[in-house]
Amino acid sequence: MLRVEQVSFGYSKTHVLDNINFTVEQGENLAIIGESGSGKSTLLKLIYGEYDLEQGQIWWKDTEIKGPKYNLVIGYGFMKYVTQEFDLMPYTSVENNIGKYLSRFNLEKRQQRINELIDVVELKAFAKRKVKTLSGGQKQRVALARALAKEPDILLLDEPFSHIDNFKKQSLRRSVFNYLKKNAITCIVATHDKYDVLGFADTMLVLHDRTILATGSPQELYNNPKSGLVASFFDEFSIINDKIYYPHQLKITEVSDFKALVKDSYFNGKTWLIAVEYNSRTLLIEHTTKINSGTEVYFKIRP
Ligand SMILES: Nc1ncnc2c1ncn2[C@@H]1O[C@H](COP(=O)(O)OP(=O)(O)OP(=O)(O)O)[C@@H](O)[C@H]1O
Repeated sequence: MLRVEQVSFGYSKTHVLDNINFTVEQGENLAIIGESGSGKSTLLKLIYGEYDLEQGQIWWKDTEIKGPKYNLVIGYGFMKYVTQEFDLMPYTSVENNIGKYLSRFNLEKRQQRINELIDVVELKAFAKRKVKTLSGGQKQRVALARALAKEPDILLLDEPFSHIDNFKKQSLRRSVFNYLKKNAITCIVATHDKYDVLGFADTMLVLHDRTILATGSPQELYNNPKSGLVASFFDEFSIINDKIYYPHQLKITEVSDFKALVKDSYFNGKTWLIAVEYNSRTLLIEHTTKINSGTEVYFKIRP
Protein backbone atom coordinates (compact mmCIF):
# COMPACT_ATOMS: atom_id res chain seq x y z
CA MET A 1 0.00 0.00 0.00
CA LEU A 2 1.13 3.57 -0.73
CA ARG A 3 0.55 5.97 2.15
CA VAL A 4 0.68 9.72 1.77
CA GLU A 5 0.53 11.20 5.27
CA GLN A 6 0.10 14.85 6.15
CA VAL A 7 2.14 16.01 3.20
CA SER A 8 2.75 19.72 2.69
CA PHE A 9 4.97 21.22 0.03
CA GLY A 10 5.72 24.48 -1.73
CA TYR A 11 8.26 25.81 -4.20
CA SER A 12 10.19 28.83 -3.00
CA LYS A 13 7.48 31.26 -4.12
CA THR A 14 4.35 29.10 -4.30
CA HIS A 15 2.77 27.01 -1.57
CA VAL A 16 1.21 24.10 -3.49
CA LEU A 17 -0.03 21.34 -1.17
CA ASP A 18 -1.30 21.46 2.40
CA ASN A 19 -1.72 18.45 4.66
CA ILE A 20 -2.52 15.88 1.96
CA ASN A 21 -3.56 12.41 3.18
CA PHE A 22 -4.57 9.35 1.17
CA THR A 23 -3.68 5.71 0.57
CA VAL A 24 -3.53 3.58 -2.57
CA GLU A 25 -3.78 -0.21 -2.46
CA GLN A 26 -1.54 -2.52 -4.50
CA GLY A 27 -3.10 -2.83 -7.96
CA GLU A 28 -5.43 0.13 -7.45
CA ASN A 29 -5.87 2.82 -10.10
CA LEU A 30 -6.04 6.31 -8.59
CA ALA A 31 -6.82 9.35 -10.73
CA ILE A 32 -5.70 12.79 -9.58
CA ILE A 33 -7.68 15.60 -11.14
CA GLY A 34 -7.84 19.35 -10.60
CA GLU A 35 -7.50 22.60 -12.47
CA SER A 36 -4.25 23.55 -14.14
CA GLY A 37 -1.78 24.58 -11.44
CA SER A 38 -3.63 22.73 -8.66
CA GLY A 39 -0.54 20.61 -7.96
CA LYS A 40 -1.19 17.28 -9.72
CA SER A 41 2.29 16.99 -11.24
CA THR A 42 3.87 18.24 -8.02
CA LEU A 43 2.12 15.49 -6.07
CA LEU A 44 3.37 12.85 -8.54
CA LYS A 45 6.91 14.24 -8.20
CA LEU A 46 6.71 14.09 -4.42
CA ILE A 47 5.55 10.47 -4.56
CA TYR A 48 8.49 9.74 -6.88
CA GLY A 49 10.91 11.35 -4.43
CA GLU A 50 11.93 14.20 -6.72
CA TYR A 51 11.62 16.85 -4.01
CA ASP A 52 12.06 16.90 -0.24
CA LEU A 53 8.80 17.20 1.67
CA GLU A 54 8.24 20.26 3.80
CA GLN A 55 6.14 18.21 6.17
CA GLY A 56 4.72 14.67 6.29
CA GLN A 57 5.78 11.28 5.00
CA ILE A 58 5.21 9.03 2.00
CA TRP A 59 5.53 5.26 2.32
CA TRP A 60 5.40 2.36 -0.11
CA LYS A 61 4.94 -0.71 2.10
CA ASP A 62 7.87 -0.45 4.56
CA THR A 63 9.98 1.92 2.48
CA GLU A 64 9.81 5.61 3.19
CA ILE A 65 10.09 7.69 0.01
CA LYS A 66 12.80 10.25 0.51
CA GLY A 67 13.82 13.22 -1.59
CA PRO A 68 17.20 14.33 -2.99
CA LYS A 69 18.47 15.44 0.42
CA TYR A 70 18.60 11.77 1.39
CA ASN A 71 19.14 10.01 -1.95
CA LEU A 72 22.05 10.47 -4.33
CA VAL A 73 19.95 9.13 -7.20
CA ILE A 74 16.32 10.18 -7.43
CA GLY A 75 13.69 7.45 -7.58
CA TYR A 76 13.24 3.83 -6.50
CA GLY A 77 13.43 0.63 -8.53
CA PHE A 78 9.86 -0.37 -7.69
CA MET A 79 8.40 2.84 -9.10
CA LYS A 80 8.37 4.32 -12.61
CA TYR A 81 7.29 7.79 -13.59
CA VAL A 82 6.24 8.76 -17.12
CA THR A 83 6.53 12.53 -17.26
CA GLN A 84 5.18 14.86 -19.91
CA GLU A 85 8.70 15.07 -21.43
CA PHE A 86 9.33 11.33 -22.11
CA ASP A 87 13.16 11.48 -21.90
CA LEU A 88 13.87 8.89 -24.62
CA MET A 89 17.04 8.06 -26.59
CA PRO A 90 16.34 9.73 -29.98
CA TYR A 91 18.91 7.90 -32.14
CA THR A 92 17.96 4.44 -30.88
CA SER A 93 15.16 2.22 -32.15
CA VAL A 94 11.77 1.89 -30.47
CA GLU A 95 12.70 -1.68 -29.48
CA ASN A 96 15.95 -0.68 -27.84
CA ASN A 97 14.38 2.25 -26.01
CA ILE A 98 11.79 -0.10 -24.55
CA GLY A 99 14.46 -2.66 -23.70
CA LYS A 100 16.88 -0.11 -22.23
CA TYR A 101 16.61 -1.43 -18.67
CA LEU A 102 16.01 -5.09 -19.55
CA SER A 103 18.76 -7.63 -18.97
CA ARG A 104 20.72 -8.83 -22.04
CA PHE A 105 21.51 -12.10 -20.35
CA ASN A 106 18.78 -13.99 -22.23
CA LEU A 107 18.29 -12.22 -25.55
CA GLU A 108 15.34 -14.34 -26.62
CA LYS A 109 13.47 -13.61 -23.40
CA ARG A 110 14.36 -9.93 -23.69
CA GLN A 111 12.94 -9.79 -27.22
CA GLN A 112 9.75 -11.56 -26.12
CA ARG A 113 9.22 -9.00 -23.40
CA ILE A 114 9.83 -6.12 -25.83
CA ASN A 115 7.33 -7.62 -28.27
CA GLU A 116 4.74 -8.00 -25.52
CA LEU A 117 5.13 -4.34 -24.55
CA ILE A 118 5.04 -3.18 -28.16
CA ASP A 119 1.67 -4.94 -28.41
CA VAL A 120 0.39 -3.26 -25.24
CA VAL A 121 1.13 0.21 -26.63
CA GLU A 122 0.16 -0.78 -30.19
CA LEU A 123 3.44 0.15 -31.87
CA LYS A 124 4.19 -2.99 -33.90
CA ALA A 125 4.68 -1.15 -37.17
CA PHE A 126 7.30 1.15 -35.61
CA ALA A 127 9.45 -1.35 -33.70
CA LYS A 128 12.60 -0.80 -35.79
CA ARG A 129 12.20 2.96 -36.26
CA LYS A 130 14.53 5.46 -34.58
CA VAL A 131 12.62 7.37 -31.91
CA LYS A 132 13.75 10.67 -33.42
CA THR A 133 11.55 9.98 -36.45
CA LEU A 134 8.37 9.37 -34.42
CA SER A 135 5.46 11.72 -33.75
CA GLY A 136 4.77 13.07 -30.25
CA GLY A 137 2.04 10.51 -29.63
CA GLN A 138 4.23 7.62 -30.77
CA LYS A 139 7.02 8.80 -28.45
CA GLN A 140 4.56 8.92 -25.58
CA ARG A 141 3.69 5.27 -26.25
CA VAL A 142 7.38 4.28 -26.28
CA ALA A 143 7.85 6.04 -22.91
CA LEU A 144 4.88 4.13 -21.48
CA ALA A 145 6.21 0.79 -22.71
CA ARG A 146 9.68 1.51 -21.32
CA ALA A 147 8.24 2.38 -17.91
CA LEU A 148 6.41 -0.96 -17.88
CA ALA A 149 9.38 -3.03 -19.05
CA LYS A 150 10.63 -4.12 -15.63
CA GLU A 151 7.17 -4.54 -14.10
CA PRO A 152 7.21 -1.75 -11.52
CA ASP A 153 5.03 -2.03 -8.41
CA ILE A 154 3.83 1.53 -8.96
CA LEU A 155 3.47 3.51 -12.14
CA LEU A 156 3.03 7.29 -12.02
CA LEU A 157 1.53 8.74 -15.18
CA ASP A 158 1.29 12.44 -15.98
CA GLU A 159 -1.29 13.07 -18.73
CA PRO A 160 -0.41 9.67 -20.27
CA PHE A 161 -2.45 9.94 -23.46
CA SER A 162 -2.32 13.69 -24.04
CA HIS A 163 -0.36 13.37 -27.29
CA ILE A 164 -2.34 10.44 -28.69
CA ASP A 165 -4.89 11.15 -31.40
CA ASN A 166 -8.55 10.31 -30.90
CA PHE A 167 -8.40 7.47 -33.44
CA LYS A 168 -6.06 5.48 -31.20
CA LYS A 169 -6.77 6.84 -27.74
CA GLN A 170 -9.66 4.65 -26.64
CA SER A 171 -8.17 1.31 -27.60
CA LEU A 172 -4.75 2.29 -26.23
CA ARG A 173 -6.24 3.32 -22.88
CA ARG A 174 -8.03 0.02 -22.58
CA SER A 175 -4.90 -1.89 -23.51
CA VAL A 176 -2.63 -0.07 -21.02
CA PHE A 177 -5.05 0.07 -18.08
CA ASN A 178 -6.11 -3.55 -18.57
CA TYR A 179 -2.45 -4.58 -18.60
CA LEU A 180 -1.86 -2.71 -15.32
CA LYS A 181 -4.90 -4.32 -13.67
CA LYS A 182 -3.98 -7.78 -14.88
CA ASN A 183 -0.49 -7.42 -13.44
CA ALA A 184 -1.68 -5.70 -10.21
CA ILE A 185 0.49 -2.66 -10.92
CA THR A 186 -0.55 0.28 -8.76
CA CYS A 187 -1.21 3.25 -10.98
CA ILE A 188 -1.55 6.95 -10.17
CA VAL A 189 -2.66 9.09 -13.09
CA ALA A 190 -2.72 12.89 -13.17
CA THR A 191 -5.10 13.96 -15.89
CA HIS A 192 -7.46 16.55 -17.36
CA ASP A 193 -9.25 13.96 -19.45
CA LYS A 194 -12.39 12.39 -18.02
CA TYR A 195 -11.98 9.39 -20.31
CA ASP A 196 -8.69 8.51 -18.56
CA VAL A 197 -10.78 8.23 -15.40
CA LEU A 198 -14.29 6.94 -16.18
CA GLY A 199 -14.20 3.21 -16.59
CA PHE A 200 -10.63 2.82 -15.31
CA ALA A 201 -10.02 4.62 -12.00
CA ASP A 202 -11.01 2.85 -8.79
CA THR A 203 -10.73 6.12 -6.89
CA MET A 204 -10.54 9.78 -7.84
CA LEU A 205 -8.98 12.56 -5.89
CA VAL A 206 -9.81 16.20 -6.69
CA LEU A 207 -7.13 18.76 -5.80
CA HIS A 208 -8.22 22.33 -5.16
CA ASP A 209 -6.86 25.18 -3.11
CA ARG A 210 -3.90 23.09 -1.91
CA THR A 211 -6.11 20.39 -0.41
CA ILE A 212 -8.24 17.39 -1.43
CA LEU A 213 -11.64 18.83 -2.30
CA ALA A 214 -13.32 15.48 -2.91
CA THR A 215 -12.51 11.81 -3.17
CA GLY A 216 -14.52 8.74 -4.16
CA SER A 217 -15.15 6.39 -7.06
CA PRO A 218 -15.89 7.97 -10.47
CA GLN A 219 -19.51 6.85 -10.08
CA GLU A 220 -19.84 8.47 -6.65
CA LEU A 221 -18.35 11.79 -7.73
CA TYR A 222 -20.25 11.84 -11.03
CA ASN A 223 -23.62 11.07 -9.44
CA ASN A 224 -23.12 13.34 -6.45
CA PRO A 225 -20.60 16.01 -7.46
CA LYS A 226 -21.12 18.26 -4.38
CA SER A 227 -19.53 21.25 -6.16
CA GLY A 228 -19.49 22.77 -9.63
CA LEU A 229 -15.75 22.16 -9.88
CA VAL A 230 -16.20 18.40 -9.53
CA ALA A 231 -19.17 18.34 -11.93
CA SER A 232 -17.29 20.41 -14.53
CA PHE A 233 -14.65 17.68 -14.82
CA PHE A 234 -17.31 15.31 -16.18
CA ASP A 235 -19.60 17.55 -18.18
CA GLU A 236 -21.20 20.95 -18.56
CA PHE A 237 -23.80 21.64 -15.93
CA SER A 238 -26.49 24.08 -14.81
CA ILE A 239 -27.49 25.14 -11.32
CA ILE A 240 -31.20 25.35 -10.46
CA ASN A 241 -32.20 26.07 -6.85
CA ASP A 242 -28.62 25.40 -5.75
CA LYS A 243 -28.66 21.91 -7.29
CA ILE A 244 -26.33 20.75 -10.06
CA TYR A 245 -27.83 19.26 -13.23
CA TYR A 246 -25.97 17.80 -16.20
CA PRO A 247 -27.54 18.62 -19.62
CA HIS A 248 -29.11 15.15 -19.93
CA GLN A 249 -30.90 15.65 -16.60
CA LEU A 250 -32.96 18.49 -18.10
CA LYS A 251 -35.54 17.95 -20.83
CA ILE A 252 -37.29 20.24 -23.31
CA THR A 253 -40.98 19.50 -23.09
CA GLU A 254 -44.38 20.58 -24.47
CA VAL A 255 -45.50 22.47 -21.37
CA SER A 256 -44.17 22.91 -17.88
CA ASP A 257 -43.81 25.59 -15.24
CA PHE A 258 -40.37 26.50 -16.57
CA LYS A 259 -40.28 28.72 -19.64
CA ALA A 260 -36.95 29.69 -21.24
CA LEU A 261 -35.56 31.39 -24.33
CA VAL A 262 -33.17 29.54 -26.65
CA LYS A 263 -29.87 31.38 -27.13
CA ASP A 264 -27.75 28.86 -29.06
CA SER A 265 -27.58 25.24 -30.19
CA TYR A 266 -24.31 23.25 -30.37
CA PHE A 267 -23.92 19.94 -32.19
CA ASN A 268 -22.58 17.36 -29.80
CA GLY A 269 -22.41 14.19 -31.89
CA LYS A 270 -25.26 12.06 -30.63
CA THR A 271 -27.33 15.04 -29.48
CA TRP A 272 -27.47 18.84 -29.42
CA LEU A 273 -26.63 21.06 -26.47
CA ILE A 274 -29.22 23.81 -26.20
CA ALA A 275 -28.23 26.94 -24.27
CA VAL A 276 -31.33 28.67 -22.90
CA GLU A 277 -31.89 31.75 -20.78
CA TYR A 278 -33.98 31.17 -17.68
CA ASN A 279 -34.37 33.73 -14.88
CA SER A 280 -31.46 35.73 -16.37
CA ARG A 281 -29.17 32.68 -16.18
CA THR A 282 -27.92 30.33 -18.86
CA LEU A 283 -28.91 26.68 -18.59
CA LEU A 284 -27.69 23.85 -20.81
CA ILE A 285 -30.12 21.18 -21.95
CA GLU A 286 -29.53 18.06 -24.03
CA HIS A 287 -31.91 17.71 -26.95
CA THR A 288 -32.26 15.53 -30.03
CA THR A 289 -32.40 18.37 -32.57
CA LYS A 290 -31.23 21.92 -33.09
CA ILE A 291 -33.62 24.66 -31.92
CA ASN A 292 -33.46 28.10 -33.51
CA SER A 293 -32.23 30.98 -31.38
CA GLY A 294 -35.07 33.11 -30.05
CA THR A 295 -37.52 30.18 -29.75
CA GLU A 296 -39.47 30.01 -26.49
CA VAL A 297 -39.37 26.54 -24.94
CA TYR A 298 -40.51 24.78 -21.81
CA PHE A 299 -38.25 22.47 -19.91
CA LYS A 300 -38.38 20.15 -16.92
CA ILE A 301 -36.03 18.27 -14.66
CA ARG A 302 -35.97 14.58 -15.51
CA PRO A 303 -37.14 12.43 -12.63
N1 LIG B 1 9.71 23.78 -10.59
C1 LIG B 1 8.83 24.68 -10.13
N2 LIG B 1 9.27 25.81 -9.51
C2 LIG B 1 8.39 26.72 -9.02
N3 LIG B 1 7.04 26.60 -9.11
C3 LIG B 1 6.55 25.52 -9.72
C4 LIG B 1 7.42 24.51 -10.27
N4 LIG B 1 6.64 23.55 -10.82
C5 LIG B 1 5.35 23.94 -10.64
N5 LIG B 1 5.29 25.12 -9.98
C6 LIG B 1 4.06 25.82 -9.57
O1 LIG B 1 3.36 24.99 -8.66
C7 LIG B 1 1.96 25.00 -8.91
C8 LIG B 1 1.47 23.58 -9.21
O2 LIG B 1 2.03 23.16 -10.44
P1 LIG B 1 1.78 21.70 -11.02
O3 LIG B 1 2.61 21.57 -12.26
O4 LIG B 1 1.98 20.70 -9.96
O5 LIG B 1 0.22 21.78 -11.38
P2 LIG B 1 -0.68 20.80 -12.27
O6 LIG B 1 -1.96 20.63 -11.53
O7 LIG B 1 0.08 19.56 -12.61
O8 LIG B 1 -0.90 21.69 -13.56
P3 LIG B 1 -1.19 21.25 -15.10
O9 LIG B 1 -2.54 20.61 -15.08
O10 LIG B 1 -1.20 22.57 -15.83
O11 LIG B 1 -0.09 20.32 -15.54
C9 LIG B 1 1.75 25.99 -10.05
O12 LIG B 1 1.41 27.23 -9.48
C10 LIG B 1 3.11 26.06 -10.72
O13 LIG B 1 3.31 27.31 -11.31
